[in-house]
Amino acid sequence: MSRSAHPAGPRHGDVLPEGHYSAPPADLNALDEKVWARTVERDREGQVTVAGVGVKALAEEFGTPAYFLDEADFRARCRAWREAFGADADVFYAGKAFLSRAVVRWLTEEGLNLDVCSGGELSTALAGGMPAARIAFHGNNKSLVEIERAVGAGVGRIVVDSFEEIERVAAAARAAGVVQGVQIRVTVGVEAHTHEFIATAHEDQKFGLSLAGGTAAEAVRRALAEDSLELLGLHSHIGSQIFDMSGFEVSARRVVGLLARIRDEHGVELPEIDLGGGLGIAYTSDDDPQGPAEIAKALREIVGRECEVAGLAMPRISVEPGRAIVGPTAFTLYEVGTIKPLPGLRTYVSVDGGMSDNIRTALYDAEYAVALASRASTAPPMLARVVGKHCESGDIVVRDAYLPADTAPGDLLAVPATGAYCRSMASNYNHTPRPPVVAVADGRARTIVRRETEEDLLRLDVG
Ligand SMILES: Cc1ncc(COP(=O)(O)O)c(C=O)c1O
Ligand SMILES: N[C@@H](CCCC[NH3+])C(=O)O
Repeated sequence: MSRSAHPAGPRHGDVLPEGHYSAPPADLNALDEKVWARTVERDREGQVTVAGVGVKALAEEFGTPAYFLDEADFRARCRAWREAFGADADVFYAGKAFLSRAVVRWLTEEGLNLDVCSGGELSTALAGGMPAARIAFHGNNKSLVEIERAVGAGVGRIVVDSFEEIERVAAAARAAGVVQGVQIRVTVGVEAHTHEFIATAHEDQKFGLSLAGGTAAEAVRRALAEDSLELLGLHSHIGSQIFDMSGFEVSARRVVGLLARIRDEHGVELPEIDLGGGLGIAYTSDDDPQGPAEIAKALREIVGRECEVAGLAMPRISVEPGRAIVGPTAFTLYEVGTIKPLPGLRTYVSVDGGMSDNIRTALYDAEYAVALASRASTAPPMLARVVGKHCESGDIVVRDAYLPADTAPGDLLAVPATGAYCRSMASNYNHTPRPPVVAVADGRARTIVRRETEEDLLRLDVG
């Protein structure tokens, strides 16, 4: 729900900070297709289903909280990105959003490449069968062990992020007797319109080498001087959950500008540019993201135009969507435990998960929708806050939500668009075992990441 001012304001006697809440939706049972995975709908009894499987059966078989992922939707989004960018471009799925071996298999089958940013993600990528040549390795402080493993595995691209790393990757490649493909992560000086914690291309932050400050150009010089490195291109990632294409336009223009300067200074035309990920998705009905076709068209046009002006051949473009592929494909299912009406304020609805399975609300003030999922209801809307079971008052899943006033303990609530950065950022806070991820397709559900157990947690406790 947006917290922008809404003329209709709150109803049902709630006293609220002025201009803070949208009006309740006209139909609390409606599932806006913008925020729900494609096969999600209500059945005739009013229960939410995904790929034909009802949430009550899912909760019974897999427990709650749990993430349910619509596999057909995931694959369709992969295909849409692939088709939009075409054969002369590459789509690298950003594994940080959510990665498992099954996901890697789907990506491989659907013709996507993979961006990893840790040894753990690399292991999962390789275990899932992603050809190493289709992997790009990121990170602002890769360890020597990670670099050696990536080089040893034959990873196609290492995106170097510092002067030290140019030397480290060059040394690892020399030692392995290979020439390693690299790109240079460039800070293009764009202020992306998103939460400051997830903006990554303004000057004052840890990622990348500065275009304006000259360190990117110096990194190019150093990389070109290393015989064991093949400098393939430049990389820019401006941030995450971005709707406004203008940041990408500025970024593309500046990256192409640097390509031209490299040609002028070194006499080489680098063949690739990667414009990163960061495309926003709809968390609530108020969000209007662009589709991959529009994005591909816009990026191609900008890069094409800039290259023409600079007299450069069109480089191979790549992008790294994470959230835009997996985010909308999953919802988290919770069971309501307690209901606490605070007269004049709102009703606190406590569920059996919380900030351990979705830290995004606490960390970024993220907004989510929520629906009563185990049944439909004709009760009037009640202003609610969906909270978790952790020992923090900031343990909020959905800050402002309208739920039917008859929502009760035992009901199942579903929070959509939790496919990205929820399971991958989940924690064991309060010694909470992390929830499973269950893929649902064609009327069948199967666990792809199992639920942690208390035994799993105790296994690490060797004191
Ligand atoms: C280098 C890089 N590429 C891709 C992504 C994926 O971003 P998103 O999931 O917002 O598409 C990120 C995360 O922001 C990133 O740091
Ligand atoms: N984890 C963030 C985005 C940062 C992605 C990695 N650079 C989120 O949930 O929105």
